[in-house]
Amino acid sequence: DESEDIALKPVDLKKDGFDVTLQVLPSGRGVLMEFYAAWCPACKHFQPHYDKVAEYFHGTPRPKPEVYVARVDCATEGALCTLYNIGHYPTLKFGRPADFEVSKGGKLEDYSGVRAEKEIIEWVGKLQSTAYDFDPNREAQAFQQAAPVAKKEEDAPKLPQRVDLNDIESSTILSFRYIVEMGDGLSGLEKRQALKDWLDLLSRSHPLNRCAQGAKNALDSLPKIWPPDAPGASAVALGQIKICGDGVSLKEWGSCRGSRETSRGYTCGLWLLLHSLAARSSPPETVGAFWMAAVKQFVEQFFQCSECSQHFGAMAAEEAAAAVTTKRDAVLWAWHAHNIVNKRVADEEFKDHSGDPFFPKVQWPPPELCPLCRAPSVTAGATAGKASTEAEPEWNEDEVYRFMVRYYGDAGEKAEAASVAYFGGRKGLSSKVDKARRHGYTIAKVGGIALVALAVYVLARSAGSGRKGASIL
Ligand SMILES: Cc1cc2nc3c(=O)[nH]c(=O)nc-3n(C[C@H](O)[C@H](O)[C@H](O)COP(=O)(O)OP(=O)(O)OC[C@H]3O[C@@H](n4cnc5c(N)ncnc54)[C@H](O)[C@@H]3O)c2cc1C
Repeated sequence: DESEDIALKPVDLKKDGFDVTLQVLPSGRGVLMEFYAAWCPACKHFQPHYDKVAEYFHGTPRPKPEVYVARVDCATEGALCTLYNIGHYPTLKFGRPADFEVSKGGKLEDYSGVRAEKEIIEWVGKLQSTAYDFDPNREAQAFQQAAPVAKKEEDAPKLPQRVDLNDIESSTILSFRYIVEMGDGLSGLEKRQALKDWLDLLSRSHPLNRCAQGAKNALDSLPKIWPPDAPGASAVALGQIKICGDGVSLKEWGSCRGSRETSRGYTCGLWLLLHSLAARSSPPETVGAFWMAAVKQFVEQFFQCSECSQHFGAMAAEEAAAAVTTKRDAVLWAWHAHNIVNKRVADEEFKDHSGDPFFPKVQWPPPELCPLCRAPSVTAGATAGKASTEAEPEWNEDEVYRFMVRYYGDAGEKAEAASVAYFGGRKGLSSKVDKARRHGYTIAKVGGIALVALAVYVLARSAGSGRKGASIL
């Protein structure tokens, strides 16, 4: 029964997050908005029809991401409904995201036809200059045949409240497997250094003890498996290493599970791993440079999506990345870089309809997860020198940092305090890492430069292209 499939339904918007949600949509996307009231009987009658409209545009197997279907409950969101002059319920309005900025002169189209899905879809089609041939029987059949993974209410995506450790483990195992599978490609000093630093980072900051221990074992045996003067690694010996311990195998994806077999998965888990490593690193004053150098090398040398690695490499080569010194720098840099990727991928997915309709790319964290992270009026100091683009909400970075540490850092098994003080007690840092760290120190003395560089970066990199992560597996 499709009506159980809540993920396909209209998106519920509240005042908190309304503007941001529309701002991060691609500017050419059409937005169909229902203003209703939960108590209103006419609205209740209309609801199944409006759900069908949402299914038609959001749903599998033929999602039409050019239209975003949402709604506002005027019973609780009175201010929004006043802003849009809603005189009766349900009211349907349509426009581009910018048209919803009525205070800036935005104008919306009003629907005055029959309250039935076919007519509404045709009306939207006229406004979009697209002939949508809605056939209720065919759509119903298509939904059944497509049998999306998330079908029942209990399977529908929910916003996880903290990072999914199983997904982190699976992506750790996969990332190591992909390294081993490079075979003869696993040669040269740069790759050896990248592998050494990556294992080092995992051993210190991985949220699961068994993966941290597996990485430590691999690191200790590296001189035998890949002596510094040998041209390459012994793939056979590397392949025998169990990075997360014996008997641990890949699990089904949890929070990284897509609505289709081919979407999400590994790249999603890899992001979770990178964020967790940043949020669990120590000591906080200096570890950022190590995280940055190790992650940069890992992505350049071992992340086999060439465009992803290229884009990431370009971001990591910017001044803002060189300024990463502390744990806070690393956590915020990773968060910000990920949001830049989210924006780029959202634009791509909009163009080629390739996204997972259940998981549209958003500027993260959404207000539902962290209401304080988005500041309607941020204090001057918090965003000094930071550019604000249309796609980038105003952030309160202190709150974002707190949230990131809670979401990614506190979920692990190993308490942060127990992790070895990296730069305090141990020698043997790679020259690259050492260099990055020294550089980080230098830059850190010049207060504020990091934020300015970040602003320049945002402006310079607001456009680009890349391959979909989903196709990497
Ligand atoms: C290093 C790297 C670079 C990539 N570069 C590209 C590229 O150039 N082009 C391309 O098409 N694909 C790229 N990808 C893949 C792409 O980013 C997604 O991983 C993929 O599209 C799957 O998306 P998803 O919906 O699972 O969410 P993902 O973007 O993978 O995010 C996974 C989870 O992380 C959380 N999250 C989202 N945003 C943030 C944030 N800002 N900070 C912290 N947590 C967040 C959310 O819980 C989300 O579900 C890259 C992946 C990685 C790991």
